[in-house]
Amino acid sequence: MDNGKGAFVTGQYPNLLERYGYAPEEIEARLADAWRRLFGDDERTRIYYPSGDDMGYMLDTGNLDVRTEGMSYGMMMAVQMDDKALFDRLWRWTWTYMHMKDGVHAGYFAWSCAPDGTRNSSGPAPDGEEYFALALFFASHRWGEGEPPLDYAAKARDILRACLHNGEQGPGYPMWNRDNRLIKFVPECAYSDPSYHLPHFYELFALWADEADRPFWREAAAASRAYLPLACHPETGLAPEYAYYDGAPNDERGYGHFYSDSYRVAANVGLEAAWFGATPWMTREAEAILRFFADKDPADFRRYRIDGTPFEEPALHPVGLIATNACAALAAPDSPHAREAVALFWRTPVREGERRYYDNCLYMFALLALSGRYRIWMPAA
Ligand SMILES: O[C@@H]1[C@@H](O)[C@H](O[C@@H]2CO[C@@H](O[C@@H]3CO[C@@H](O[C@@H]4CO[C@@H](O)[C@H](O)[C@H]4O)[C@H](O)[C@H]3O)[C@H](O)[C@H]2O)OC[C@H]1O
Repeated sequence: MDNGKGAFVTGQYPNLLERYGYAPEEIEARLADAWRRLFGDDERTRIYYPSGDDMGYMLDTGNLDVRTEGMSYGMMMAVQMDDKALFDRLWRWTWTYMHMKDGVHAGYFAWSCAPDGTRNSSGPAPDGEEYFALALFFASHRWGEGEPPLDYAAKARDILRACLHNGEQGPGYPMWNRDNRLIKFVPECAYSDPSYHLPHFYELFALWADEADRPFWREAAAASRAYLPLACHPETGLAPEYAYYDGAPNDERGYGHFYSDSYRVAANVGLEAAWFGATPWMTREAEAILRFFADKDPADFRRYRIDGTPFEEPALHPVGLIATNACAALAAPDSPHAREAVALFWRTPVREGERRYYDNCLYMFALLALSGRYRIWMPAA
């Protein structure tokens, strides 16, 4: 399906694991096993907790809070795995406790709550809103619309409307800079987080958001595709956690280096390649990341300057980094280091212990993407 501006939904998704020689039944078993470990009752690995009769939340086990990031990730995983009951539980929790109905951030979601639903902050984090919106569109296309708040597509459009128009008729701020079309780190700031840039999502928002906003989403996809090469180091491929609008690292708050947030850039490039094909820059970017990590011992992953200089500080989420590096292979499947990055991921189990939440989210996404199970769900014909 052509969206009129270049992105082409083929309905075909590469199963890179199979192409690299892993047996289909082992891939299916690995998916089922990871799903059970994250969403079942294994206390060592779980990141999902049911709550009451019809709700549930994803726990950031390292910070003991519930984040829009994790809730939206859980919903995206649930729709990909065709688990409507889980999706609805997560969305009801999100709607009940995180959605802000008034105030300067009306229409957005409080980025962090306690597991009992108490808000830790009344600020949003835009990566949550963009994942909520696409997960809700996919849910609508897979399962149809329900009664509010399960009127998925209507809710997705409401979220995207707030993201672009908050502040136009009163106090508030859009999540995208309306002039340069770049996503912001938080609505009230004037810089970005490279790992929030999801041009492959914006192509789909351009199909399904309010009609008047569709041109903006198309332009946002182009703007993000132009931004990422500015933010990623040309030799190492590494991106900082936060970056200015010209792509330069923003270290004002100590987030100007390659660390936890940044890992997602490789996963995003890999998924975009799986959905819409890789541009030459995406392939170069993936190759650079794969090359940079090819001689690094995962037991000694660190925080790095984007030029590759290591800090003393170890990586907080090494399993997550293994997972996102493996995803890069989707944009550069013939790169000399791609198979080994995927093999390392395949040898790595889901993470146990206190810090497992972020790693295991990235792990599940990698498994879905590498097995061709992370898909675009189009509206029923
Ligand atoms: O008043 C506002 C604050 O509300 C505003 O809060 C920021 C909201 O976004 C937060 O970013 C989320 C958390 O970090 C990222 O992922 C983490 C990566 O490291 C892992 O260890 C961790 O488990 C992950 O959750 C998420 O992608 C973001 O959604 C940010 O941390 C808050 O500071 O800040 C500006 C104030 O003016």
